[in-house]
Amino acid sequence: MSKDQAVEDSANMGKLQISNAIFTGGFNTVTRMHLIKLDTNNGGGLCSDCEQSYTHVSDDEAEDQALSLLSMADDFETKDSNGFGSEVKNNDVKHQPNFGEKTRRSLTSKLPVSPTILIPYRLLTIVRTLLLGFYLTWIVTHPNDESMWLWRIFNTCELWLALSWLLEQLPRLCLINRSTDVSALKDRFESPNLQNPKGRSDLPGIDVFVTTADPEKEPLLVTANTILSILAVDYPVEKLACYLSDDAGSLLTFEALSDTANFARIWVPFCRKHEIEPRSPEAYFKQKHDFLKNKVRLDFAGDRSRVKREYDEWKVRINSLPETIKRRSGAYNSTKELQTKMNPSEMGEVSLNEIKIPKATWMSDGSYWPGTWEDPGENDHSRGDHVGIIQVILASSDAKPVYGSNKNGKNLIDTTNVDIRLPMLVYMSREKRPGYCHNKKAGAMNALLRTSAIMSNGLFILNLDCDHYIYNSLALREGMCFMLDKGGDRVCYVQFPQRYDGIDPDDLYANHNTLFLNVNMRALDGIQGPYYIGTCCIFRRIALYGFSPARVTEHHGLFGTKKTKLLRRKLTVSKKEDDEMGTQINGYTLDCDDADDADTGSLPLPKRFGNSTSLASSITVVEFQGTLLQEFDSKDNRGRMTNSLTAPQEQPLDVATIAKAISAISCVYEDNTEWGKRVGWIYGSLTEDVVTGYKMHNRGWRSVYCITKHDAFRGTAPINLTDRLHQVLQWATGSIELFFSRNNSLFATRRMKFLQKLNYFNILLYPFASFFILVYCFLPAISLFSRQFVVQSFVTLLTFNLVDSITLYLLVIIEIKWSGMTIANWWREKQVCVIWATSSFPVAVLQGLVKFITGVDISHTLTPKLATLKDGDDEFADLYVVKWSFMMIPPITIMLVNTIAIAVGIARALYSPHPEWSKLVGGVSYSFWVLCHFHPFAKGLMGRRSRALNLFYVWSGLVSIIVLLMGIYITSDSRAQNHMKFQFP
Ligand SMILES: O=c1ccn([C@@H]2O[C@H](COP(=O)(O)OP(=O)(O)O[C@H]3O[C@H](CO)[C@@H](O)[C@H](O)[C@H]3O)[C@@H](O)[C@H]2O)c(=O)[nH]1
Ligand SMILES: [Mn+2]
Repeated sequence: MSKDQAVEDSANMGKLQISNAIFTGGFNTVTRMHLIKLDTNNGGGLCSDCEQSYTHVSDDEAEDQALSLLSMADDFETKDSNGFGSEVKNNDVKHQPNFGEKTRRSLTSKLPVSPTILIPYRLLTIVRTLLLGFYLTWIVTHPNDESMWLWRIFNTCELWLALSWLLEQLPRLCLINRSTDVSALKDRFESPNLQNPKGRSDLPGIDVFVTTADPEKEPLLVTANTILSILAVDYPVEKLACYLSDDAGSLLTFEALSDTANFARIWVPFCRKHEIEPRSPEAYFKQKHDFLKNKVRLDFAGDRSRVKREYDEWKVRINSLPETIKRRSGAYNSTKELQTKMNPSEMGEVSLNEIKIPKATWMSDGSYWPGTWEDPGENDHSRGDHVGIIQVILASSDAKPVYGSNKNGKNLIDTTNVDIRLPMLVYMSREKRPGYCHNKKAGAMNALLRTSAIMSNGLFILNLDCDHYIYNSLALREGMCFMLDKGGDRVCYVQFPQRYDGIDPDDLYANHNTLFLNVNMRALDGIQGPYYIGTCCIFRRIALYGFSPARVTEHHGLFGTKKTKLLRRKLTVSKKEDDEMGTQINGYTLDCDDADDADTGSLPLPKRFGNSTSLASSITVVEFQGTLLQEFDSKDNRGRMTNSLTAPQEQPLDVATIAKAISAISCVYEDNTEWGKRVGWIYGSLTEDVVTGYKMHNRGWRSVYCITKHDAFRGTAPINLTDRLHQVLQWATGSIELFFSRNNSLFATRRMKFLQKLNYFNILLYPFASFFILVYCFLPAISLFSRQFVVQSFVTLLTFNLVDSITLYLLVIIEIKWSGMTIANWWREKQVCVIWATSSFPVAVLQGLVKFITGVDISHTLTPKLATLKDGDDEFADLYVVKWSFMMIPPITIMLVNTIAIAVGIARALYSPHPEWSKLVGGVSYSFWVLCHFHPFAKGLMGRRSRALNLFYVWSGLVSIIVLLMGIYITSDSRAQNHMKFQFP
């Protein structure tokens, strides 16, 4: 096909056709477009469909309508859009904000915590700090001559525990409460006014990123439900784009997604019509309460049951997809084989038996799937080696609502007066090649960042893991309140708490993380903001590009004050000298004052898209009625072009745009450009999330924590012990790696607030410091066996502990008052803190050291996800599944050693003529206290006995004996060592 023809074809192609085309390509790979002969009724690839059509298989890709788009992309020039952004720029005199009474309302409010809570809380903190101070000075100045070793170890542990408590406590003193006003947001951005008579939404564009990595470990149904909840979210349809990144490059995920888009045509209007919550069908239909409550429309019950039936059918289709594809591919492959054997001329001299036909995976229209094939032996079709793939499954829509029609043969439910448009939906699988590190989730996120920059360029980005769905359809609006409010332009991200469905009522392994999510994260909000925890987070795009926050300067009149003039001059300078960035429009300036930022400000694209006329690097931020419209233009002198893009709805989504996008989604591309060093998600750590957030705080941004009455998002969590241990291990290994990594920026803090910095140190240091907890757990047993006491006086220890516990519990009671945590949550967190410290954390430290010394990478394992919750008795059957892990050895050892120590201590005291009761009581109560912390662990192990359990006991038995002997040897002072006779009673 000639180039001219291709261009002509593409010119004729409307949006509809774009969504029927799969684009493939990569860094040095030819860009191709394959038109799918799509039968919408059989979008999911039904069997009947393939059985009818497999005889028409084309011989090779030459017959496909594949176009080489490479040359076209070369010709492609960014047209100056007449969109929103430029309009504002040219006519900014006319568009002076004209906020009425309504629009002046604040979008968020920061409520101080009531003094009746805050004052006693602060006082108690001071009291406990003093108390700990006195106690520590007492134990330090009163050495226990009887057992110097025990005393020293005990001192160190107590010192650390006190310090770590203090570090955790400090941020909690700056508590604040936040709330949002979604109706004020609507008034300001979506109600008719002079400039906007139709009340067209002025809300900014949001791109939603969902990552998947494995259609088997991450069930398709879970991912599909996440997508449905996004498509049905309450946000202007034309401003929303949803991208699914598939790191498996699997046809399963691809077909599941297009089938999801088909079901969305029923589901989304239904949600809008009856204001359904939550908008994930699985979660919605599982709700136990009376679904008719608060529903006013008469046709609700009928609509619900019709949609439910349709959902169940769709579910069956999704669940049978693996089988469908397997059968289809089998049929195609055997036809292909037959054809080859019938035409031996093509094969030359090769004998028939030697011909090897690849076991390809076939799409429903009878062509090869460009991604991963089931037979992993094929080059260019395995997980780590395939082209990049993009398909726009649903094209972006116009700003005008499209209303549905009456119920009829085609329409499942009556949708008159219901907007039936769907947001843009894109399937994406980045190019992967052997020898290039794909950087796991961080790599996927960055590929999404680049793809979306070209295709929709939403000002904001929501990041969701595939198993986290939108639980409250107003969530995006709540996030926008923070971003668009006064001062919001210093906010780099809005983090929402990570909540879960389907956790056992006892929350045995503290999956709810209440202490972290309801107390610590909220406390940080009072300083510079919460951590980014990897999911449920809305970002400001420019913050991800490595810019510093805008320095907002008031606009004083039109041609105004000196201040404005000063900024104007700066603008002129930056246009001339490309090493300085910063420009100013409408009284707002975006200042990128350091070299680091200036370097990363551009979104690099391959050279072939560049043109070498412009020199200055500049970023323009235009403010319009509180909405930021950004425009990236020009390029720097290194030939990397930045995008010239405007607001999402103005972006033409045509063949050339997608062709441009596809070359930037390769892991090869990453290795050859600046990406990964400074822009986007930070690579090279298992906790890329915390580091990514850290970098932003370091540049002076603040983040915001958004806890709402109804959870904004919900996900699934590992509910069995082994999975949970592995998850914690992964998190801890990430922290350790960070400390050892050569180019970590942890020590080069610039604009971060001191308390915030201290806090990052605390959490990242935690796995190391947990060593003290591990030691602490062995102390009482050693003490009991050696008949030595940790401190000089039992009475002082007991007295201190009593007073200390009282202050601690008072503090906790106040915390419970403001955080929504319960006493059970708190106690569970205390317990698992000790369990992690003795299991996952030491292993993480070991792994980190191994990596530091040998350079061997630690593999990221996907956290297992439950397919769907089962009803009835076996809902939590998974809770007691125990898989062996060597992380379990230390906790088991601690439990055994302490149990034996208690028994031996008691027996010995009973038979001894001079029982030292205070030592016994001290040792036993301290031992028992340790044991209490391991209760959830023991329960997790004993719940369902399995053969693996016996193995534990043998192992831990052996280890306990060794630990005991060593402990006794170390702790026995010189007197005891002289006559090493330990007699058991
Ligand atoms: O090569 C990969 C590996 C993972 N993922 C995706 O990353 C997400 C998180 O992975 P998961 O195995 O579910 O990790 P969790 O332990 O559940 O994740 C928590 O901890 C991670 C590390 O701190 C964060 O990145 C996550 O967002 C946070 O939910 C999932 O959507 C995966 O599909 C990819 O896209 N590509
Ligand atoms: Mn997860």
